[in-house]
Amino acid sequence: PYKGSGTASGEQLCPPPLLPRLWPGTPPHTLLGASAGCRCIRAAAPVRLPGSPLATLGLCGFRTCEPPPPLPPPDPSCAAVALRSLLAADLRFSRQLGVCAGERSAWGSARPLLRLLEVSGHGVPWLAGTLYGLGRSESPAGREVLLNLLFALLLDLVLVAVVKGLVRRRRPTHNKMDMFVTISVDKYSFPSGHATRAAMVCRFVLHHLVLAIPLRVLVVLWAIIVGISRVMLGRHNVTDVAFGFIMGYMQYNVVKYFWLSPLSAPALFAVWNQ
Ligand SMILES: CC(C)=CCC/C(C)=C/COP(=O)(O)O
Repeated sequence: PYKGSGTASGEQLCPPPLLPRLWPGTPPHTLLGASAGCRCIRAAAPVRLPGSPLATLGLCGFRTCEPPPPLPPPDPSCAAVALRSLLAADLRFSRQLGVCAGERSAWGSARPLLRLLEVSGHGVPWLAGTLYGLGRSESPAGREVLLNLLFALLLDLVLVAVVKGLVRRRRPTHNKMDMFVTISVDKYSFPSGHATRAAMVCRFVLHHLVLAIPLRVLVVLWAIIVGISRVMLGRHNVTDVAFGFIMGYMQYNVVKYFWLSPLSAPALFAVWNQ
């Protein structure tokens, strides 16, 4: 490879010099054979073509290759601008709603109550309660429901961990990381695991437990309040909770689709019934 003439800054390795210009009058930098980013910086003396009084053969004496100019920044699309505005509004609004983020916050005195709600939607009590119920249950129908609830809770933990690990959205800066039993991905906030669990458990309970209307209303209210309390505690932004509700709602469809029963999973139930 040929190193350029050394006269221009930002030189790079260049193709060989002395590339011919085949017709008269062509500016030196458009010499035949010029490659992208390279230009002739000094033409050699023209050589008259034998047999033709007018035509000359242009030769390039020195070529230089300059780094290509930087690409202009990509045009922000409408969707990107809308997403950025939504996220900015989300951060602002969530900060305003984080009225129990600390003891000294505007509604700091309500923080202990909201932390109790936090425990009510946490994975540990739900898993422990379901396992305890499974151990105590004597009816096959009850065991089937509890086994599926266990499957639903484990599925929820896995899916939330996967999405949190992929999205890696940090928790709001005003959040105090004093949560009850967390795993590594719980440093991320999207989606809210409490919201997914609350929405999924709410649908599960409404479908599989025979409850009086006031109790059914209470279950729905509990799920909604658990979600709202995540923002008030400063644990999450509004979009984390909104997406969590949607995700939890859809997770129940997966549980329903793969419902475990003595027919669909005979081996599992045979082991259990021994
Ligand atoms: C350790 C176990 C079994 C569950 C973790 C539950 C937990 C801490 C979820 C995080 O919820 P948010 O995303 O709503 O803060």
